[in-house]
Amino acid sequence: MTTISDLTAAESTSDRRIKSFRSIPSPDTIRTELPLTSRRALTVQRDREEIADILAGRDDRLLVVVGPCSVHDPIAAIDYARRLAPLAADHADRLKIVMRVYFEKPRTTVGWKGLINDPGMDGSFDVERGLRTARSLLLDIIDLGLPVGCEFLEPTSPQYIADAVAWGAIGARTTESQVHRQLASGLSMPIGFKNGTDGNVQVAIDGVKAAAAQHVFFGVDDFGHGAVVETAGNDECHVILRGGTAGPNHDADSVASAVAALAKAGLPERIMIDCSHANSGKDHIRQAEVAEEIATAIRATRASGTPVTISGVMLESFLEPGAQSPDAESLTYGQSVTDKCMGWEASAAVLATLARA
Ligand SMILES: O=C[C@H](O)[C@H](O)COP(=O)(O)O
Ligand SMILES: C=C(OP(=O)(O)O)C(=O)O
Repeated sequence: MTTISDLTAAESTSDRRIKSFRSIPSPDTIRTELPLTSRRALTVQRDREEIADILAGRDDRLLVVVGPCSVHDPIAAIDYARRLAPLAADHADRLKIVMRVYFEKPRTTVGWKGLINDPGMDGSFDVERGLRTARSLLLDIIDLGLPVGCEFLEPTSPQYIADAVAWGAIGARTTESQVHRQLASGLSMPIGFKNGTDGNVQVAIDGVKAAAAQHVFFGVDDFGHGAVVETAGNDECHVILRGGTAGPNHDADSVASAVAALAKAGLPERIMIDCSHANSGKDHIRQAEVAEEIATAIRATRASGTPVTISGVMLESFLEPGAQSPDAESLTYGQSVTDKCMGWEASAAVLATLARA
């Protein structure tokens, strides 16, 4: 048993399990170094408004969030964006295409936590480099004419990048977290809440309701100082069906029951469907089939004259199909290091199918 004399004054009872603190530049410093500029800000704001219009039913295009499960190589991400941008322009009258640019990965237990946390993928955890790389990649992608979508995981990281983001997600593992709901209540863009990993959709609906309210919580200001944050509430949030441990939830019955639960909660009766994760059994080939099934469902709903409740689709897609281990000795260019993704050709075909729907 520890006695008082075992504790030195410096150790005391605090930080017994903290190995170090490393300072990083404030959000204001990084944003000043890599400015959004008013031209890009106008583009981001216009994209956010278009996305909010789709989610509210004021614009009948389909929102498509498509891109790699995670970004580990900014060169491959820009290569992907260069291919996606002309397709986004071609389909712009039917689809609003947003590139998935995910820098923060929530893990079931442990694993690589994304480019911001460990940009070298070698355990050096150079977060400062990660933040700069992430921000500069977002600016480059915006310059190609593509809106970007990110998952927000760390409660203070959005201050470094969120001004460049047109759509955001709260993931299945954090949808029930008060911290993430508070965060969403202060974010400036529409936010999708995933259903829980067990398939529970109500927690996502609760997330949407909680995020619409005003909150007061602990945070950090733009200069990196501890602060009490007061938010206005975000009424542009929605639910994302991603399946769960019991199986997929993109079928007509699951969609109808989610929409009924939204109506009961007094929320807009519109959802996004994630074709990946538990809706595809994490199988990238199945993902394309799920997208095809959704396209068929949308076509049938339109033909019947009833309102379309599927407003958005999410696809995990990269240059090469499948996935590889982040620990591989030599990494295959353009292939995911997290979940399996559809390759480029399959992705382009799925976008064409969705546009036809
Ligand atoms: O989308 C990515 C993964 O599904 C998520 O980060 C969980 O990954 P893991 O179960 O491999 O940790
Ligand atoms: C982690 C993700 O999904 P989910 O939260 O649904 O597991 C993701 O979309 O990258």
